[in-house]
Amino acid sequence: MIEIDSITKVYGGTTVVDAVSMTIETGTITVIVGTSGSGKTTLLRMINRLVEPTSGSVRINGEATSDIAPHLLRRRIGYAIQGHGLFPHHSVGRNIAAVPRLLGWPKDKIAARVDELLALFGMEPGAFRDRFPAELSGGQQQRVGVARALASRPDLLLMDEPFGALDPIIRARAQADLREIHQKLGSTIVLVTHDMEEAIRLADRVGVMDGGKLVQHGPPEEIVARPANGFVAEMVGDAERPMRLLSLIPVRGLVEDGAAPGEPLRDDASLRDALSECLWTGRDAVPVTRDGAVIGRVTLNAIRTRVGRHA
Ligand SMILES: Nc1ncnc2c1ncn2[C@@H]1O[C@H](COP(=O)(O)OP(=O)(O)OP(=O)(O)O)[C@@H](O)[C@H]1O
Repeated sequence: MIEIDSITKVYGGTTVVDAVSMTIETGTITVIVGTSGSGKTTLLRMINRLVEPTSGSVRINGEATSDIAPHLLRRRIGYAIQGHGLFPHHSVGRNIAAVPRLLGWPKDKIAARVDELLALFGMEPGAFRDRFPAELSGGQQQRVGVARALASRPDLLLMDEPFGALDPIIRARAQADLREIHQKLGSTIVLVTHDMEEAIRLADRVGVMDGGKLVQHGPPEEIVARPANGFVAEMVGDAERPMRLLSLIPVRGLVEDGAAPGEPLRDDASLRDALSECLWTGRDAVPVTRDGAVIGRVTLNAIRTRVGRHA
């Protein structure tokens, strides 16, 4: 668990992070979202002491970061940034191995870890480990950047706009990969972005920053359904709210008894999928399956009522 307690950063009389407190549960993805200059990067960098807080504290599993030497702290915390920050003259393998080497891991353990991570990120180790960053696509460089940040199995991974340089299609893939890898590894991730869509898609908890303050912190559904103020509502995009909400709610919560015609949906599909299916095929209900067996249906009416509760 990470406990951020009233952390503040003042630069030359200007408070850029203003008494932010939040608790981050182990194994979750927290996304800090806000406009440019709202203090997101500064907040993130105070967690690994790349920036020293003016006041306030951070505890990781009960241990105050101020009690750990910054260089040791940064070996324990993975850090991935936009543009990947790969060493251009080092091979992919050597880039990924950077922190394990610093930690003095034995060579065979490092080699095994490099290959394991490449495979995890869908990059054939034999084909990629000896290449140089310039010989990779943008998406592959981004994956190597994240693999490097994960190499020493850090308890915590900090990511600053890791997908900022990717085009929208690769970006969606990269986000899906991150969620999958997170599920496999179970690491705690804090990610900074200015893109609310990305925040909603990735986060277990979203923290919204405005003018150095944390103005709302909660699950994506809560941010979308009950924005704390006009700024959050604007970031979420008022017009998009019903659809965003639907994309966050699985069909399984609205399944009712009864039959419906046509192709079924799995119970982990979203209500947005169910709505598209209804509108696209002109049906007013869709059958729902779990483990291959039909368990009921979800109706257009039920979806409408569910959205109406938040309208
Ligand atoms: N080293 C520094 N010295 C003085 N001011 C700084 C320093 N670093 C950041 N700032 C200021 O602090 C404010 C917050 O910066 P920060 O980088 O944390 O914002 P951000 O929300 O991450 O923005 P962006 O999305 O543009 O990266 C900005 O006004 C910035 O100019």
